[in-house]
Parts: sequence; structure tokens; C-alpha cells
Amino acid sequence: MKNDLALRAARGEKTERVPVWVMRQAGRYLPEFRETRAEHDFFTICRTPVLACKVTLQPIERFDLDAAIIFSDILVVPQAMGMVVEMLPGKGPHFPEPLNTPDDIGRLNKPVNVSQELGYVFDAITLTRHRLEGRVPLIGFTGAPWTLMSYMIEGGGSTTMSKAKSWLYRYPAESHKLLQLITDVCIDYLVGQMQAGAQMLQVFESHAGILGPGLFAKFSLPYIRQISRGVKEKLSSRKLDTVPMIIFAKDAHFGLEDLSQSGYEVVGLDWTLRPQHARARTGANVTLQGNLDPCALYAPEVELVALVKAMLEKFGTQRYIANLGHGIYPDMDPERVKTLIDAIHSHSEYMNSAK
Ligand SMILES: O=C(O)CCc1c2[nH]c(c1CC(=O)O)Cc1[nH]c(c(CC(=O)O)c1CCC(=O)O)Cc1[nH]c(c(CC(=O)O)c1CCC(=O)O)Cc1[nH]c(c(CCC(=O)O)c1CC(=O)O)C2
Repeated sequence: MKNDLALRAARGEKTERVPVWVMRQAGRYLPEFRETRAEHDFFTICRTPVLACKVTLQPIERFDLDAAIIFSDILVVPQAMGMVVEMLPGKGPHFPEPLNTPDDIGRLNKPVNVSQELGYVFDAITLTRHRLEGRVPLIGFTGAPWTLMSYMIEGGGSTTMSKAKSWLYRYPAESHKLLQLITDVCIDYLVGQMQAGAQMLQVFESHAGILGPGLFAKFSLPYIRQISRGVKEKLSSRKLDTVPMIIFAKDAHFGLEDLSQSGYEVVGLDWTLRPQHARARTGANVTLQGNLDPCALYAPEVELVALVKAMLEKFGTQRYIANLGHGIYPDMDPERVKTLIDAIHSHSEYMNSAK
């Protein structure tokens, strides 16, 4: 491994500079991705290991990033469970037949043969590990159960998630049943990704905030915990070393203490949290990841550098992986991403040398 900074930061080991990667670092803001995307539809890229590998490596070739993340999407899990998901240009994900009532749970594949349904992701990971040749670690990922359940019921994006949330109030037992089915798939999926070569795993609970503290405690956190425990148990029963895991529960400021004790080495933060408060609330035994407002990439270059320095001063240089507080947007300038990465590296080296 030529650059294991991100893994060392995740494990709480000393780092001479702060590692950085960017959520959605492979994607539409890069002209080379748009070229590939003009020739192939989104899920074809995900399902074709040479294409997924190619776009995963695009940002690594362009920037001095400290990790790669396999090109895929959280919605491949509902597909594996038997649901049809389309990616509509300009509109995003669309499920032509969402789950309308708990009876529809019967339509889902049970049990899911994860290596058969998602083997293409494992193949893409193995190929990408080879092509990376140890330059940087490769991150695998999954959506968390509540976020996936909300897409399966809403059938696409939603600002209120009122259909999915109505299940939690009207059909709590059936909601737990669905969340458990998704959790079982997520565990096998993450174990498979790790066996295929993923060196770190991120769980995206992107729709945590809309739940509020009460529903989060009942319908999100228990499954997030089950996933970290389940993955680690399966790996140790197969005599495999575990890899660091990252939990990113967006807008779940109310759950920060619980998340820091949920069995993940790293807690990802969105930009609405103050770094010093997050440190104080999570303690010394977890690594924090984040949390620059993605829209800071629209700022003039000098302003962006100032924001990066302020962020580093607040997080400190240890037990820290720099990232945006959510994914990069398609209209952002790749040059600003270079500025971001270089500023993180140079300012954190300066901070370490000044000690
Ligand atoms: O609009 C949204 O962000 C949510 C809907 C959406 C999803 N996939 C999608 C779209 C349409 C779109 O991006 O336009 C569809 C999607 N997924 C992705 C892309 C590529 C890109 O952003 O240009 C795209 C655009 C598809 C296209 O080319 O038309 C790839 C993707 N999804 C994801 C990731 C993992 C990551 O963020 O790093 C990654 C990138 C991996 C990499 O860099 O190699 C994960 C993902 N997908 C998704 C979500 C839920 C987000 C939410 O609901 O808040 C999440 C998790 C999250 O970002 O919090 C769902």
C-alpha cells in the first residue's frame, strides 16, 4: 500500500497529513465521466466491471486523493431485492412499482442471493483493486436500511418522505420486518465487498434527519448497529480481518453520541455540525469525517482555502478524514476540487510541522 493515510486515520493511528476523499468523487462534474456516460446508461456502467472500474479511477488519475470509492449506487440493493429502478435523466431515481402497502413486501426476493444479484459489484471491486496497484485504499458502500426503505416506498426522491414515514406510524411491525430484510442484505453485501477487496466500508443513512430523534432511535439506529456487528461477526467467523467502517447519517445531529458508539470506527458529519462540538460529543475513540459545505466549492479560490484552513484548525489533524459534508454537485468545477485537496494536504502538513 503506497498511501494508507485514510486507513491509518480510521484506525486512530498517527497521520503526517490529513487524508481526503470526496463523496461522489467519480461522477457528472468530471468531463471524462460525462464522456463515458454519453455512451452508456447509468446502471450499465454500474453493472459492467470494466466501466465501473474506469470511472472509479478517473478522479484518482486527476487528483491527489487519498481513497477511491467504487462507482455504484445505493439503489442497487432494492434492485437485488427484486425492485425495478430506473435513472431518469434530470429527475433521478424512479421506481415504477414502489411498495404501496405492507402486502407488497411479499413481492420482494427472499432470501436474496447476494453474490448472484450483486456479484457485478464484487467483480468491479476486485478489478479496481488490481488496477489501483496499492496507490490508495478502495472504499465500498451501501445505503442504510431506513434510507433504502424510504426510496422503496416513495418510489423516488421526496422532500417530506411522508409516504415512507406513514408506514413507521401506521405499520410499525411491518416496517421492522422490511428493515430487517434490507439489513440482512446489507450485511451480506458489505461482507462480499470486503472479500472482493474493499478496504473500508461506508454506510449511507442519507435520510436520517427527517426522522427526528424518536423515529431515528426506533427505526434507524438499531439497524445501523446490527450492520456493524453483523459484518464484524461474519468476518471473524470466516477468520478474516475486519476493515474500518464509516457511518454517515445525514442531518442526524440528535444522534451523534449514539452513532459514535454504534460500532463504527469513523463517523461522517454533514456541514450543519460544528467540528469542535462534534469532537466533544463523540470522544477520543472515533475518527471524524467531513464536513465542508459542498457549496463552498462555488466560492472564489482564496475563500475556499480559508474555509479549508478554518475546518482543519477546528478538527485538528489526527483522527480525521477530510471530506465534504455531502456529495459534490454536477455543476461544480473540477479545478476547485484540486484546490480543496491541495489545501487540505498543505495546511495539515504545516499544522503538524508547527507542533
Ligand atoms: O439527487 C440525489 O443526490 C439523490 C438521488 C440519487 C441517488 N442516486 C442517483 C441519484 C440522482 C442524482 O444524483 O442526480 C444517481 C447517481 N448515483 C451516482 C451518480 C454519479 C454522479 O453523482 O454523477 C448518479 C447520477 C446518475 C447519472 O449519471 O445520471 C453515483 C453514486 N451514488 C452514491 C455514491 C456514493 C458517494 O456518495 O460517494 C456514488 C458515487 C460513487 C463514486 O464516486 O464512485 C450514493 C447515493 N446514491 C443516492 C444516495 C441518496 C441521496 C439522497 O437521497 O439524499 C446516495 C447516498 C448519498 O449521496 O447520501 C441516490
